[in-house]
Amino acid sequence: MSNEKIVEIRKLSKTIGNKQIIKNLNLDLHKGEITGFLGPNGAGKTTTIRMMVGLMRPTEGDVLIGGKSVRHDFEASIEKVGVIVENPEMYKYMSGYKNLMHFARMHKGVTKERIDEVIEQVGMKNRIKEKVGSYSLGMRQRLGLAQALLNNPEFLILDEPTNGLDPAGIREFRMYLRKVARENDVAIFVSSHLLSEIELLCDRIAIIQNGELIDIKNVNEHQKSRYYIEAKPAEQAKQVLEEIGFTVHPHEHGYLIDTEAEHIPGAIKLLIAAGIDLYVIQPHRTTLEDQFLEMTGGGEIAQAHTK
Ligand SMILES: Nc1ncnc2c1ncn2[C@@H]1O[C@H](COP(=O)(O)OP(=O)(O)OP(=O)(O)O)[C@@H](O)[C@H]1O
Repeated sequence: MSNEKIVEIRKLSKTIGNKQIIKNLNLDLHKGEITGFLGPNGAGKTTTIRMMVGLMRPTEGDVLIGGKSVRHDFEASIEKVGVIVENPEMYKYMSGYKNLMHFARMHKGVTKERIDEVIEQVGMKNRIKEKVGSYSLGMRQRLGLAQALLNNPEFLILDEPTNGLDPAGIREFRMYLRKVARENDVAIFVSSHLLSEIELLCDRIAIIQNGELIDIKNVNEHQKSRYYIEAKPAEQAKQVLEEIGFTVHPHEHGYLIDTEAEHIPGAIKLLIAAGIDLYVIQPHRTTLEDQFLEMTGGGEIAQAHTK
């Protein structure tokens, strides 16, 4: 994995009528890395992706792919991009192989060897001669992936790729995506409104809300150390904890603090010295979901979860 920067989204904005749909979006994508683009319905994911592939003109800003501007040098910028839309269009009455042959004709220089290579890569060798109509949704998604890989892209975009897949299907798809990111050294950008899904698929997550990028985080970063404390009088406990530099978040009947285990004994001593009664102090596992709810204020992603 080279980690080379392949996509640069720079100050991207879109206004339609008097509504600013995308607000000054900045984001880099690197080869070999899967970045999730997470946000509730209507947050602006599709609009951003449409601008990234030249289907919509930005009001301001630009996207550079391999250093080439989508606005000013479209043909060159799009050359190394593979796109998979929600439900890839396939000819159901033709075999998977014939479908790939058909799509291969749309690109310059895709050889028969390349077709065999992508079939191998997405694990479709045994079923590729069968009609697409007989494939499961998961297999169709993998065929879509194979199709997007035909022209050796350096950057792959997937818009809500796992819509309709069951958890096992999502897991399987993730395995192939990771393999592709690693083996082909491509940057992959996956949009979704489902946190649980994005968390399973991606190395990094960019979170969009109301057209604004509100956070970018590495997926394993969320396992930071947190403690839950219940003490009385609560307000006074909070003061003591803040005085020694902790950031204190109200939670259930007490507070959460972000800290490492080694700082806990010191905090307990200070609380007790201040005459505070300590009822509970315990490690608190934060999930990415907790953090997301904290950041977005809750409602919208919970709604997305039940969709
Ligand atoms: N052509 C348009 N005219 C006016 N408003 C639009 C247009 N296209 C999109 N919007 C608005 O822009 C916002 C972002 O839409 P977008 O489709 O990009 O969101 P999304 O994050 O992809 O959501 P979803 O997952 O529902 O597709 C929405 O409020 C939508 O109503």
